[in-house]
Order: sequence, then structure tokens, then C-alpha cells
Amino acid sequence: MSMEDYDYLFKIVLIGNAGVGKTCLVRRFTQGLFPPGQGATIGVDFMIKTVEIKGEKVKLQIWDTAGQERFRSITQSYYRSANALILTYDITCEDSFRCLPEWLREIEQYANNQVVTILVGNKIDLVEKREVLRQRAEDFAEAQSMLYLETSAKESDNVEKLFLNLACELIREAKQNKLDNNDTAPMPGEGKTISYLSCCSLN
Ligand SMILES: Nc1nc2c(ncn2[C@@H]2O[C@H](COP(=O)(O)OP(=O)(O)OP(=O)(O)O)[C@@H](O)[C@H]2O)c(=O)[nH]1
Repeated sequence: MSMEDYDYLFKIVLIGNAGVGKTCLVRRFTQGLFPPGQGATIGVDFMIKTVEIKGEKVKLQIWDTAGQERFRSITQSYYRSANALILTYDITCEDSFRCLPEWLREIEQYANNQVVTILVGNKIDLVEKREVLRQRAEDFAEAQSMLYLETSAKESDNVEKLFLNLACELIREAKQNKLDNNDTAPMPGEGKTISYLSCCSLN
């Protein structure tokens, strides 16, 4: 497949506290591995994976941002052109969940208003260490009109599903935007999140 041989190109950016598993999710999806001794991301990292969905080639540009506060000004500049954001927290770390409103404020401030956002609770393999109940996270996601998915980068649980369903949703949106004329475009500041998935289901 040549570099230009694709039907769609989407930019997906992962955000969330340091250590929640963003890099591991990206590595699991793009390389099929769980990296041992993964160091903290410095600034922003970038990977590409092309997938085929219903006969269409979809190139996913996946940007893995550093969760550490000191990189915030660098990572913020990557929000604007993102088609989708994967807001990640760690189900074994209450603190990473409590920080979600702060991340939502960042999204509101820096992302484009058509961005598709999904909340992901990672590390579900650590059953005994769970600090955030699924129901609580689901309620939070619903209140913010976000979809919710729980994953394990370690066990490869729901990782493919996460990226592929996101790609499906982005295709659906792209097709919809093509059909729509300009006066149905969202007004500035009007957030856009996934309300449902038509070609794939997260459940
Ligand atoms: N048990 C378990 N550990 C995980 C999982 N995903 C990531 N980890 C571990 O969590 C730690 C942090 O993972 P990273 O992927 O580096 O986290 P990050 O969100 O990219 O962190 P920053 O780059 O600092 O923002 C590492 O020790 C991983 O091995 C998971 O699904 N299950």
C-alpha cells in the first residue's frame, strides 16, 4: 500500500493523567505488544496505523501526549486539529478520575468544536485494585455526552474495539458532513461528542 492509498485520514489524540496507560494503548493497537518498563512520554509521540473498514482504507494518525503537567503547553497545541480525542483514566487510580473535569476544560478550550470524544477507563485487568466503579464512570460519561469504554492494554481487552469503533464513527461523521450543507454546521463553541454509533457498537 502506498502512502497515499487510503480513503480517509483521521487524527486521534490521547490525553489524560500521567501513567494511566496512553502509550500502552497505542502500542497495543499499532504494534500488538505491551511494552515492558514503559517510560513517561516526553512531549508528544506519533504513530500510524491503516485499517480497513467495510472495504474502505482508513489511515489513523495517533498522537500520544505526555500526561505530565509540565508538558501541558506542548500537548495543548495538538488538540486543535484532532478529529477524535481519547480521554483516558486509570480505573485503579481515583485521582486520575477526579482530574477528568480539568481535562474536559482543556478540551473545551483547545479542541475544535466538532471533535469526537470518548472516555476510556484503562487497566481493567487489575480487578482487585479497582477504585472507580464502572457505573460511576458511565454516569459521568453520560452526563458529559461521551461514550465510555473500559480497556486493558495489558490483556488487549477492547483496544481494537476502541480504535476501530472510533474510526467507524469518524467515517460516519465525515459522510454526514459531506451531505450536510454549511448552515447546519455547529456554531462556534457548540461541542460535538459521540451520541451513538451507526456502523459499529461499543457494547
Ligand atoms: N496492569 C496494567 N498496567 C498497565 C496497563 N496499561 C498501562 N499499564 C502500566 O501503567 C504504566 C504507565 O503506562 P504508560 O502507557 O506509560 O502511561 P501513559 O499514560 O502513557 O503515561 P505518560 O506518558 O506519563 O502520560 C506502565 O507501567 C504500564 O506498564 C494495563 O492495561 N494494565
